[in-house]
Amino acid sequence: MVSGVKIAVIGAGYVGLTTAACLTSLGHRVVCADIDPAKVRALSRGEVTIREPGMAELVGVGLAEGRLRFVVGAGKAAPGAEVVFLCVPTPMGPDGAAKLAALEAAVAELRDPLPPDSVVVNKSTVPVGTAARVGELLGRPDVAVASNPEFLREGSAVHDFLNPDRIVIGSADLDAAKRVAALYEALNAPVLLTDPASSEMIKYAANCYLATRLSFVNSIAELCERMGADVNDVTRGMGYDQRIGTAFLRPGPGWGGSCFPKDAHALLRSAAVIGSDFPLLRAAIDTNARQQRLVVGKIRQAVGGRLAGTRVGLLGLTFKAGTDDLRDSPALAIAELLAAEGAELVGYDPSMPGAVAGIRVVDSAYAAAAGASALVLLTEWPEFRELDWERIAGQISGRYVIDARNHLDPLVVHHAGLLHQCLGQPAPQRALSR
Ligand SMILES: NC(=O)C1=CN([C@@H]2O[C@H](COP(=O)(O)OP(=O)(O)OC[C@H]3O[C@@H](n4cnc5c(N)ncnc54)[C@H](O)[C@@H]3O)[C@@H](O)[C@H]2O)C=CC1
Ligand SMILES: O=C(O)[C@H]1O[C@H](OP(=O)(O)OP(=O)(O)OC[C@H]2O[C@@H](n3ccc(=O)[nH]c3=O)[C@H](O)[C@@H]2O)[C@H](O)[C@@H](O)[C@@H]1O
Repeated sequence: MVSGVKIAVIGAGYVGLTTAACLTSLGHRVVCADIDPAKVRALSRGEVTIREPGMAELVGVGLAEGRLRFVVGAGKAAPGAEVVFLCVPTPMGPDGAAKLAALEAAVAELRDPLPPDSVVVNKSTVPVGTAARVGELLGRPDVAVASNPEFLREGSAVHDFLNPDRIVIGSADLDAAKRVAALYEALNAPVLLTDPASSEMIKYAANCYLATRLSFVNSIAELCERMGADVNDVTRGMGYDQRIGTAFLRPGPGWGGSCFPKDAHALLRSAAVIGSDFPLLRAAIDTNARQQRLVVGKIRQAVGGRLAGTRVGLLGLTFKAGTDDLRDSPALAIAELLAAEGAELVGYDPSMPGAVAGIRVVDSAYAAAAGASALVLLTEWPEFRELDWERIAGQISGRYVIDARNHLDPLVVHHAGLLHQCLGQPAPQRALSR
């Protein structure tokens, strides 16, 4: 294993901090830079700023061993670096395209202090052609550029980084690509060496395929519901087919998070820029918005047709369970639609977010249920399955529990005298008694 390579990581968010901490654990020496001085101060004290299992331990060990340091500004991390990973945000711009301002700012800072023969690696998700653009912006023929997209999921970032399904590296400079591949030598994963454009496209293709698959499943769920089929059995039956597989077949309130929506829009925009189109992807995006409206429709129906002045309890606010990330959360999009119709929103999330606009955030599921005309489960936190539904039945003012993740045991909810309405199943029978 190559040990002790000097690495700079630019950006200390989900991807940057994970990259820095995990590469340190693989024996490399990492300087991680961020523009946010408060974040750098906290991380330097070992205070991890995101909720990721295993992260605090890795950062603690890295700091203690002197293998991991945090600095303010990309320029401070560059001196001495053999490989530099760019892990800065590439958010969605007004036209849907990925905004590259942070990437360009980081590259400008790196241009002068980068040592000769170093490699700059794009780990951020960036449109096809960005590696070439980074090369131009750097204007350093002695520095190679590579693309090495990241496939980790939030909530299991450390595990995913250290146990990847594959490692993709694209570079016009094969030697540079091999140097990047060597950093991961200790990991047991197939390595795909390719050109930069293919590497960049692999990332978008993977995320957009998964998003499209979810829109497909959500549409199947809607048909199941209207045709008297049960989507849980239908997806199970699909999943046994090894060509389909079981993962990513759970219907839900629409896909969200900091990446699927922005990446889907960015690929669509990239297609438009070259005068092409991607109608399937466009339909996946539209289906996702429609899914959120469908969930709102169920809630409206559950409270008798009128949301104005009605209290709705929300269970789960993050874009999925196991993360504290609220970015592009379907739960918040649904909350916004409910608020637009005048509903009063009371929400609880186990990650205990601070204030969330338009929602009175409370500190327990029971407090969210108290006095609510309907209770809506929007994020599949395991603890929601353990709730005392008899207690909720005693506090809620309506009778409906809308389970937008098919997460709860319907029998337990029905047994408490409540009506469990999930996705892709016929409407619930009225419970006999409370
Ligand atoms: N969050 C995720 O699960 C995944 C994200 N990605 C991609 O990775 C990239 C980064 O995403 P996240 O880590 O989620 O973002 P993030 O927002 O969590 O972190 C980005 C960090 O970069 C810092 N930053 C911004 N401009 C900077 C600059 N010029 N110099 C130094 N630091 C700077 C910010 O202060 C922030 O701490 C994006 O392109 C995203 O699409 C890829 C795979 C997974
Ligand atoms: O590029 C990225 O940022 C990352 O995006 C996703 O990871 P993440 O955003 O952490 O979340 P996922 O676990 O993929 O879930 C995305 C959305 O799909 C939803 N989902 C997922 C699976 C499922 O069966 N049903 C479903 O509705 C989730 O609730 C969530 O809203 C990808 O899974 C990662 O491989 C990728 O690296």
